[in-house]
Amino acid sequence: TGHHWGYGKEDGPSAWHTEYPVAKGNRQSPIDIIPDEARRDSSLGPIFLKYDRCTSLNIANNGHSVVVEFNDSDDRSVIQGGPLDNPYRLKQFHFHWAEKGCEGSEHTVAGVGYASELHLVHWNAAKYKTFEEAATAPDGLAVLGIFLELGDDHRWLHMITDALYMVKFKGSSSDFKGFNPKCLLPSNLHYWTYLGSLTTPPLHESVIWIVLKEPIVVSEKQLGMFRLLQFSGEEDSQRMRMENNFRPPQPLKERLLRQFKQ
Ligand SMILES: NS(=O)(=O)c1ccc(C(=O)N2CCN(Cc3ccccc3)C2)cc1
Ligand SMILES: [Zn+2]
Repeated sequence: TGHHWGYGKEDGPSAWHTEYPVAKGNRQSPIDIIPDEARRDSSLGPIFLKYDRCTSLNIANNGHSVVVEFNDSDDRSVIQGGPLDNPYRLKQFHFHWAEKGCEGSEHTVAGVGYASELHLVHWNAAKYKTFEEAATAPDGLAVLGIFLELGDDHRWLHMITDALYMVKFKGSSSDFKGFNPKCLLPSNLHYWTYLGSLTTPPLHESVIWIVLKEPIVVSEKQLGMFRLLQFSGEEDSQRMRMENNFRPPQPLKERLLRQFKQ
């Protein structure tokens, strides 16, 4: 029942346009970021992440990624500044990754991918009544993208990887209170920004993308834990390891890529 898109040969990114024609639209994401082509813009200031009073609720496997959801009933945790006209509320964060030894980020930088990419999804509650409504509006969402590169263990990522066993199968979820994603931010918030879309169906062209230049460092062991997850449900006959859940870069078309700080 419902739409059955995925990341496989038959139902993957190259097939999404049949059910979601906007896949061939003019502001699709991700893109290949070419730093030399990113324009500085004096009207672009720093971004501010006000996550101190954030309330994480649960961690879940939605069959496409692992998602941590937040209480978004008020402006307790928001992103503001930068290209945004008002605060956007934190709704959830999730990751994209590949199979061992491959690049699993969605955005690439001068043609080079990172091991993984973290997306912190925020919505424009000042203008729209619900996340679903905002997700279909051109200025409805703001997604903060953070690259993950391989190196030493990340000192706080274990709080997430230790919980993955509870959400191994599609449709599973578990309480996940007291997690503040501030611990997943790099030391500086210099960024690229452009107008784009959701990188998964329904691919709505509703996202103001803010991609941080500085990656965070995680270990191969930690990233490998994500591959214990399954795309498939507990009852499904064939096991499908959750990996390669990334969309490749899409045409920039007539868009302007801007940056804050060299
Ligand atoms: N990879 S990404 O950061 O671009 C991203 C992907 C998915 C989502 C997300 O939460 N949803 C996409 C829309 N869907 C719900 C929905 C809303 C309106 C209409 C139909 C369905 C949930 C957010 C960000
Ligand atoms: Zn994403």
